[in-house]
Amino acid sequence: MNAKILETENLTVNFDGFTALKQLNFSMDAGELRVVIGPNGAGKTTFLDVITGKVQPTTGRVIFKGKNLRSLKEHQIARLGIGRKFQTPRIYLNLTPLENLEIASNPKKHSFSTLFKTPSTAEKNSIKGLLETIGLTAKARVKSAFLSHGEKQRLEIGMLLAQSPDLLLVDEPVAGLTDEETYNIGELLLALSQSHSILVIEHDMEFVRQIARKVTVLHEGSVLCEGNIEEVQSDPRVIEVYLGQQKE
Ligand SMILES: Nc1ncnc2c1ncn2[C@@H]1O[C@H](COP(=O)(O)OP(=O)(O)OP(=O)(O)O)[C@@H](O)[C@H]1O
Repeated sequence: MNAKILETENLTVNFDGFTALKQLNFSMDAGELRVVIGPNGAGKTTFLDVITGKVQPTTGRVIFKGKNLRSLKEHQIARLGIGRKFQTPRIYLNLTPLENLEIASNPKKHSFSTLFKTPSTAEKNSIKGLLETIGLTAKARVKSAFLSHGEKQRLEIGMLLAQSPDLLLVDEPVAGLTDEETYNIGELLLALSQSHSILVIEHDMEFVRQIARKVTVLHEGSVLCEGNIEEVQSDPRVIEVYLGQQKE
């Protein structure tokens, strides 16, 4: 039994001579909530891109649940159980949260006929549960275009959950959110971490302090250091490359 949900070995990504990831070694246990931070250009987004198959590694490998992901396509990796939440919510604005979740829960959602299928009782219950989890029960039947930015973010997290991924990748979930919405997203991720493996990329240090267990700091495509938030924040290398930069 492999207790690691995600590992990378000497992962390197070159873009036309520019090295975005450099011999990156990373590992994360099943059930862990991991936060990855790092200054602009550290390689955080490329890291997610290479895990999800959007970008292929130049050398090295990504191992998910013990399986090498090399040469798998994005949809195959998603089907293996990796769900990604992008920075900007990708929800259907003209549909309600309830309808968005129904579509996300339907494994045959791309088939035209199933778009009009009535959900079963079990599906309805699980969608009801999801709406409660993401705090949108009261707005279940409101057009999603009228949701706040934070509510849209929570809805998209709900849509990811509807696909029951083993690993959730969450890219800067609180960019542009109010303090209250940021706090709500933090509480949601903490609640989800009881039953999911979650990797969050984030810039907002207040938010990182709210949710962080173990933090990985990326710098110039490699791991600079890892530890709990206090260890990371007091590491002189981190202060120099990242936190020092923010204080200016
Ligand atoms: N397709 C690409 N072609 C060339 N260079 C790229 C490409 N994608 C990313 N890069 C470069 O790789 C480096 C790492 O970018 P990446 O977006 O992964 O960093 P990041 O840590 O997510 O930064 P930010 O916090 O600003 O989003 C940057 O210097 C970026 O310009």
